[in-house]
Amino acid sequence: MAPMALKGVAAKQAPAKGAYVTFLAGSGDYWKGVVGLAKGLRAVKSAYPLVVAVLPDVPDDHRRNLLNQGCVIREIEPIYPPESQTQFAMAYYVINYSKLRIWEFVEYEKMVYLDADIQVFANIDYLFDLEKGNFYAVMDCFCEKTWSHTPQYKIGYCQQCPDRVAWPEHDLGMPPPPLYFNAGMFVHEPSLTTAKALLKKLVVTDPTPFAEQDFLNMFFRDVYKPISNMHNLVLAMLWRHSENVELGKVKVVHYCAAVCGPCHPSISSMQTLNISPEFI
Ligand SMILES: O=c1ccn([C@@H]2O[C@H](COP(=O)(O)OP(=O)(O)O[C@H]3O[C@H](CO)[C@H](O)[C@H](O)[C@H]3O)[C@@H](O)[C@H]2O)c(=O)[nH]1
Ligand SMILES: O[C@H]1[C@H](O)[C@@H](O)[C@H](O)[C@@H](O)[C@H]1O
Repeated sequence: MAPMALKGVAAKQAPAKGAYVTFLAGSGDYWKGVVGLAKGLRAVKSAYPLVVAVLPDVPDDHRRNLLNQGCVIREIEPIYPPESQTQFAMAYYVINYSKLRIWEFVEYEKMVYLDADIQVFANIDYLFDLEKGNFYAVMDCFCEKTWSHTPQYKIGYCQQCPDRVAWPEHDLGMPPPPLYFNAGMFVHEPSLTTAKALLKKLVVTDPTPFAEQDFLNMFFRDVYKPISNMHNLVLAMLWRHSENVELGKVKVVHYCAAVCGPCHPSISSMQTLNISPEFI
């Protein structure tokens, strides 16, 4: 893979303690999700700003709408795998490699990344106080059809309930896969050194179906610390592992579920699920 050169963004002053960050590409409806996120963070009285990492193809009027919501707009350069290799990643996820640019935001010490199809229902500012040096995110579920390309799905193994169908270590001759997080929400520390290392590694890594999510899982494997699923409740957890969900404690919901037809559904699933209007 040949990502574009890293644009050094040196922090001129001491970095601010933290900010939320999301990623926006294209002229579709995802900007509405960012508006919802900005309103959600305001509603829960977050003390930190929301930075939007935008690709050049985000239209001016969408950017204006986000500025009007108090967002900080940061344009980033796209990161594309070579066309000859994009078939290895799911087509609609290829653009998400550009998310890696948020490690360049060194004007902040720590950031909480949230996808635009996420909504925050309670204050999570305490995540900025987590111990440094780790990568924090919520463990994913392997039970949905989006996982059908994986051995986990074919075997019926899910890290959410590792005893339901045990990993056939003996038959396969390999241990269960390492813990795997959903990359729709995570806590990271921007650093130009890490940003460079990410791009360097990406150049020698073939794209895979879940694109940057697979890549980040591989890159941060040794420093990954799972946090409670109340910080990124992937909807499928409700019907696949309801025993692992304490609904009353959920603070952040991730509307990434195929509940409304053939299109990639995230924003429309927020609408279909009738998320209360003050949050959209
Ligand atoms: O056209 C697009 C596509 C994506 N996005 C941004 O990228 C995020 C991730 O895309 P999806 O919401 O479509 O991804 P999912 O939530 O379905 O999938 C999960 O897997 C992906 C694999 O690439 C990412 O890791 C993503 O963060 C993770 O939640 C969006 O929320 C949005 O912030 C856009 O702005 N425009
Ligand atoms: O488990 C999730 C879920 O299936 C999402 O729909 C998919 O987009 C994610 O990347 C995956 O990790």
